Amino acid sequence: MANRVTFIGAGNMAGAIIGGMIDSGYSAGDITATSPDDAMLSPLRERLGINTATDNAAAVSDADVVVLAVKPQIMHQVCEGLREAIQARRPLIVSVAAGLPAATLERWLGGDLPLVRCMPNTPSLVGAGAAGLYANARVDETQRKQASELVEAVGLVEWVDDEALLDAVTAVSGSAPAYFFLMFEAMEEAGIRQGLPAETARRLAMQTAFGAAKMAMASDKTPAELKRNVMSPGGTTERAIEHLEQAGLRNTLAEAMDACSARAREMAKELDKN
Ligand SMILES: NC(=O)C1=CN([C@@H]2O[C@H](COP(=O)(O)OP(=O)(O)OC[C@H]3O[C@@H](n4cnc5c(N)ncnc54)[C@H](OP(=O)(O)O)[C@@H]3O)[C@@H](O)[C@H]2O)C=CC1
Ligand SMILES: O=C(O)[C@@H]1CCC=N1
Repeated sequence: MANRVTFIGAGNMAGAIIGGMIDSGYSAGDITATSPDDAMLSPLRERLGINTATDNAAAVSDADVVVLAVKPQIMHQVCEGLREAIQARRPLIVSVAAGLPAATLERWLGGDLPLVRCMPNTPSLVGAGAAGLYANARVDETQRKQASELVEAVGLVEWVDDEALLDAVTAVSGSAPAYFFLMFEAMEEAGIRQGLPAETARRLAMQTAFGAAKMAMASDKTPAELKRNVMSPGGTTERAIEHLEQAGLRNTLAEAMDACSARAREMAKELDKN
């Protein structure tokens, strides 16, 4: 595993990955996270025991891997501030920013750098992340393994060899926890409407999603077959599924995922002007 990993940005995504890394046995002393605001850092320092810093450039000076985990809109400014220190150290760069192309990031950091783009998701926090990874041509086998090991510490890793596919990964897994959380909200609300206490409806909906995912992952059957196994002819599930199909759930989901990846491409164009 990589030795020293510095996270630039200590928000939702960095916090999720760091939490997962610690749970999987990664040494807290080898992890540093930065933020301009020490108030963001003190919980990570106190709860997880990692190193923290408010000076980005100083924090990368001994890093083997630098994870860029700030919002895409401020990435240019952050890279400008890091350029000199990164060029002096030449660590492996891992960016988790949605949309931002590897070539743009590499240019902002002064060029000629091994860079992995990663599209993770927040369930990394509980070791159940799902991430797509893409490596630029300067990443060697050892660095590829370093990136894999880092992200595998918090969940599933799938490499893609075409960078454009990361936008599809964003639609399928990066943004997708939110689709399921929306389902939980809606199912809880509907359960309450049918008379269940909120907590009961919430727990049942979540356990069912967990069970369905676990079962589908353990099974040789396709999701379509598993779905059919729940649908007794003339029964309750058939009625519910008919309703969802007629209401266009499948198409709505496809359109939402198209909008998601289109937004990633749009962000890349907007940000590449710098
Ligand atoms: N959230 C998610 O589910 C996913 C996010 N991503 C990507 O992860 C990246 C981060 O997103 P997310 O974690 O949600 O965003 P957050 O806003 O939660 O985290 C970003 C953090 O960066 C801090 N920050 C701002 N300026 C600097 C700076 N100059 N130096 C260091 N840190 C700084 C922010 O501090 P402050 O708040 O004080 O400004 C904030 O804590 C984005 O690029 C996003 O595309 C990818 C996959 C999933
Ligand atoms: O919403 C976003 O832009 C980020 C990227 C994927 C998930 N959250």
